[in-house]
Amino acid sequence: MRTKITIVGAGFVGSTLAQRLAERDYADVVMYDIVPNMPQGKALDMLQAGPVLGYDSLIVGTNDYADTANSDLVVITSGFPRKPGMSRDDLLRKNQEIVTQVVQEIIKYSPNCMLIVVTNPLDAMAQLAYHVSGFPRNRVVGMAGVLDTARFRTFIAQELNVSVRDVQAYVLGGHGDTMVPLARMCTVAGVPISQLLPAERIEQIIQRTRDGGAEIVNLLGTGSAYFAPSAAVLQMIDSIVLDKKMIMPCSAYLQGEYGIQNLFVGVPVKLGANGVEQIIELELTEDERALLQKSAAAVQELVKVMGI
Ligand SMILES: NC(=O)C1=CN([C@@H]2O[C@H](COP(=O)(O)OP(=O)(O)OC[C@H]3O[C@@H](n4cnc5c(N)ncnc54)[C@H](O)[C@@H]3O)[C@@H](O)[C@H]2O)C=CC1
Ligand SMILES: O=C([O-])CC(=O)C(=O)O
Repeated sequence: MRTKITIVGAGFVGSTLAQRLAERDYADVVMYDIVPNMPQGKALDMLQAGPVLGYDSLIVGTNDYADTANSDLVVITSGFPRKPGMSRDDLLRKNQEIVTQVVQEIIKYSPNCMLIVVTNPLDAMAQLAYHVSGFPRNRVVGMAGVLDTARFRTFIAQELNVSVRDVQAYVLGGHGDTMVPLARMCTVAGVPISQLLPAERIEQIIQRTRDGGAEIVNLLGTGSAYFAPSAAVLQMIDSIVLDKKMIMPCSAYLQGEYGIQNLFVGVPVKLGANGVEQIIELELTEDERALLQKSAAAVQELVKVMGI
């Protein structure tokens, strides 16, 4: 049996992810959306790219949750993207309603699935999905850190004119204005960036990373990023489906790790066949710890507003 992956929300992130997954050719994909006929149309279009690109992935578009039954993995991308001038947190109320309803439906048909949450505000929506599903914490994870880290790596590689593959970095914390790019742990082919760039330039790159989503929202005028976000989700799915046990920053439910209780916040995790198999506790400096606490407090505020 091939792995079955459902993507809820066949919008920009969802449909780009579906195409990327089809090209991997290790899973069958169901795209669900409330808009009549739209996911069916996109699925058919993708299916017809199979003979050209050489994949056999079955891609189904639907407006019926029954078609998502027995999914191994479900990615939630349904919800509103922000507009220029908005923060991700401004999406809280509207997307809370959508994610609640989506998770209720999904768990009816796929009670044993793994949930990857993408909808913003990310950490709060992951917390909501965890709450509504009642799943154990290893089966609910949010995508943010891989994307934020990819942005950080892109900017460093551009600055130093080196391959992005040589740049390693971590961005922790919530996926919002308080995210925590860890400059101290950023290396280029093993060399700390503090030895390669002046402190003020690193600070500018950190700020551009924090504003990375907004920079694209402003350029697009309508909608938000989706090429890099879908690539980031794909890497997480690769690690889970292929049991690669890669360590990457994701939003995970913390129960005392990093001194944070009962909250989804971005930290390095090991992703494998059992989902979040381990939370990696990096040794942080006092300053880094304080920034992470501040970021967690911002997520906690949103959780309070949701009343869960
Ligand atoms: N975690 C992250 O790093 C990122 C998060 N996002 C977030 O992902 C979400 C989706 O972004 P896009 O795909 O660009 O938006 P989009 O507007 O292109 O797609 C959203 C889709 O959700 C569907 N939808 C709305 N209510 C629904 C419901 N009740 N059930 C099923 N489908 C429903 C809409 O019909 C639409 O097709 C946004 O909230 C955005 O902020 C986007 C990029 C990165
Ligand atoms: O900026 C947004 O609203 C979408 C997102 O989360 C990102 O691209 O990081």
